[in-house]
Amino acid sequence: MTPILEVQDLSVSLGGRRRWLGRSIPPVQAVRGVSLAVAPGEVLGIVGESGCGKTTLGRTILGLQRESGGEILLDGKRVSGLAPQAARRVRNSIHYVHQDAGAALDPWWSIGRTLEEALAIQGIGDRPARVAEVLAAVGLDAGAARRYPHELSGGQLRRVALARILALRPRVVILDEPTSGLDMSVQAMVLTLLRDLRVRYGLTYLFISHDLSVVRRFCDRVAIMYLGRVVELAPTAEVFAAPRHPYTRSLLEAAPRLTGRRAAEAAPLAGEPPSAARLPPGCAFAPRCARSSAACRAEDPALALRDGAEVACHHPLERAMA
Ligand SMILES: Nc1ncnc2c1ncn2[C@@H]1O[C@H](COP(=O)(O)OP(=O)(O)OP(=O)(O)O)[C@@H](O)[C@H]1O
Repeated sequence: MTPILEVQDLSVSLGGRRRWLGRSIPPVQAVRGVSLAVAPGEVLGIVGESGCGKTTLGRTILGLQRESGGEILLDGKRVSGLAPQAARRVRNSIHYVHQDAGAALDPWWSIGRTLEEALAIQGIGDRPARVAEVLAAVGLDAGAARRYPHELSGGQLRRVALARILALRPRVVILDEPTSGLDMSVQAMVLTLLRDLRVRYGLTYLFISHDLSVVRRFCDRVAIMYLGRVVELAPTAEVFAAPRHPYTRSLLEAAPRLTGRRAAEAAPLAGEPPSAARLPPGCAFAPRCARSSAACRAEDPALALRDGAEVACHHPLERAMA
């Protein structure tokens, strides 16, 4: 089956401008040679510590950030390198839900006006009917159209953000930390809603999160990122039952609830990640990795399929050891 979304060897450099004192700042390699393929209807989780490049990857897929190398394909067609208008047409089927749903809404506009404006920008007609349909789809009553963002709760704002995207008839939705800052019950409600919408509208999700317990419940597959690279990519159950990359295992060990251990047994990740602007040679995880060898410090391993999981490691954990 042709993937709905494919990223091939994608790289993104950020910054690197001259400072006012004349000293140049090296660019940050925010995304380094990432390859992924997402099947229609799939939920692919993108997981990793803060600063590993999750948001930059999402923004680049959306066309908000220019790639420095590689390709992005939608339905098997290249979108990188297209003229802006043509790229926008192709990319109209991908939309992004920001983690701070409230901040993305104009405080002076009613919810109805916000939704109608989103449709007007895309030249979509029959706006009142579409607004009513999407408000109902996200579980808000029609009266919500007359309300303003400050009158809504965090959970309701997330629903409005989803309604705004749904109105545009997306096929792929990039959800950036969709449950962050919500308490457990609202979190569960948002996840249930996302599941329903996925089935009802035939959506495909790219689910960016560093909340492993949410990822475990919600995603079909998971890509683990470390300093701009995907270091492990596998079905969710496989990642949680038998992590192959030492970094994945460290992430899981830092969240003991997931492995059924007691909180006292949590093993926080040792050390800080190196600066993305000054990466060490070889594997960027090697300075923090108990299994690293001279090979790790010399050569950055490529992602390769091993025993049911893709892993970028010279010394991956055996399935039985994990
Ligand atoms: N505009 C920018 N200029 C220079 N560097 C940037 C810029 N935006 C992000 N970065 C750097 O790029 C790297 C990736 O950042 P990104 O925001 O994509 O990570 P993230 O995994 O989404 O983090 P978080 O979970 O905190 O949102 C980080 O090292 C960050 O400091």
